[in-house]
Order: sequence, then structure tokens, then C-alpha cells
Amino acid sequence: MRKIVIAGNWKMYKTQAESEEFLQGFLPHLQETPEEREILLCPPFTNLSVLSRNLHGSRVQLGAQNVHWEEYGAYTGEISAPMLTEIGARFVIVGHSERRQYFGETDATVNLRLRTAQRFGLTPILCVGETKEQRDKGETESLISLQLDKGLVDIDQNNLVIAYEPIWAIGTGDTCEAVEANRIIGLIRSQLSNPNVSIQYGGSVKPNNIDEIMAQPEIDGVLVGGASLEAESFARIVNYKSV
Ligand SMILES: O=C(CO)COP(=O)(O)O
Repeated sequence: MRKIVIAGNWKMYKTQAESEEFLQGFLPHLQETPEEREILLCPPFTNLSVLSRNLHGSRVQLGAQNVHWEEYGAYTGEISAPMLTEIGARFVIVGHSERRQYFGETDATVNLRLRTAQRFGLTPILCVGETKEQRDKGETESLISLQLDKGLVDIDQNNLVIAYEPIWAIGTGDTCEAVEANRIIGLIRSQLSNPNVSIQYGGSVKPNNIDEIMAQPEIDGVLVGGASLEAESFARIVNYKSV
């Protein structure tokens, strides 16, 4: 059985006070959320402890936005897997396109981070996806296939989530058509040895398109940026209506 995983990626938004304010508005809405949906918040590192405290006893899981591949060491500015698990994180986003684009993340470093995350019991969310230029040139399928080939070397597919995030759809309001996202996610699944890996769609997911996205048979959840920052809109997303 594939799990439904709905995650908010807060990127570099929210102070601790703003995080607490969000939870006050958001948590009551979970009374309506069907049991089987896994709900996840991935705040900046500085907010993990405040969320961990406030989410104690709730069904919301905590995720980080990155993890280093070493257990400890002289890596100024980095955070290790044991630091994340100690604070209560269960998931970690790895290889987000913003990390690849602005911070020199490569498929090789993505693979190292995935391995370490798994070694310490975190469930990594591996992000893959193409630029507009790559899509226009017809390179989407080959690019994603390469990202998976290199990223998944020696990775345990029993403890893994994948997110298909077309870069041109991130933060642009230009959502990938649900049917097209479904097609690409089907292709991703065909490349996996474990067909039960949950595969999310990410890129301009909003309250007004979530029902259509989640109605697609291959799509097992969403990775939400902007619309996860506001309690009411993220509540509408986690409480999407299944058809
Ligand atoms: O990058 C994303 C989630 O990781 C998507 O961001 P938006 O939902 O703001 O387009």
C-alpha cells in the first residue's frame, strides 16, 4: 500500500513566534483529516525545536530541509542527521531544486545525503524535476531518469519518499497539469525497484488545484511551498476532497 504524504516546505520563512501562531490556526483543522494521510511540516532548522515541542502528541510529523552526509565534523553551517533525530525530525528533504540551483548540490552529494539520512533512521524525500528549458527541449524524461539513477545508488527504497517538482512550476503559479504530473510520476515509479514508494507532486499546489492533483492515480501526496505558510490554505490542502 502506498502512503499519502502531504508535506509543507516552509523554505526560509517564519520565525519561531510565527511558527507557533501558524500551529494555533492549523492544528484544529486536523480533526477533519482522514487517519491515513501522513502530514508533515518542514520548517527552517531554527524552528525545529519549537515545532517539536508544539507537535508533541499531535499527528503531524517533523521534517528538515537538508542534512549533511557526515555524522559530525568541521562543516560550518551544516546540520547532521543525529542532530535532526535528537530534535524529533523523522523526515528530511534532500536535493530540492533550490539547493541544486543556488548551493551547488549535485546528484552525487544528493546520494551521500540520502544514505546518511537513512543510516540514522530519517526518511528522505528526494526531489527531482526539470527546468523549463529542459522541458522545452524534450529532455524531461531523460533528466529525471538520470537524477534517479545517480541519486538512488545503494538507497533503501523501503524508507524513501520521492517528490516530482518541475522547477518551472515552483513558486510561479504555473502548475503542471495534473495529468502530466501523473504521467511523469508513473514513469518515475516504473524506474523503481519498490513500486510502493510514495511519490509526491510539488509546484504551485494550492487549495484550488489540490483536489484535481490528488485525484490522479499515481500521485501519492504533495510537497507544498507557498500555500503551506498560511494555516487556512494548508488546512484546505491536507483536507483535500477525494473523488
Ligand atoms: O518547492 C516547492 C516545495 O518544495 C513548491 O513551492 P510552491 O508550492 O511555492 O510552488
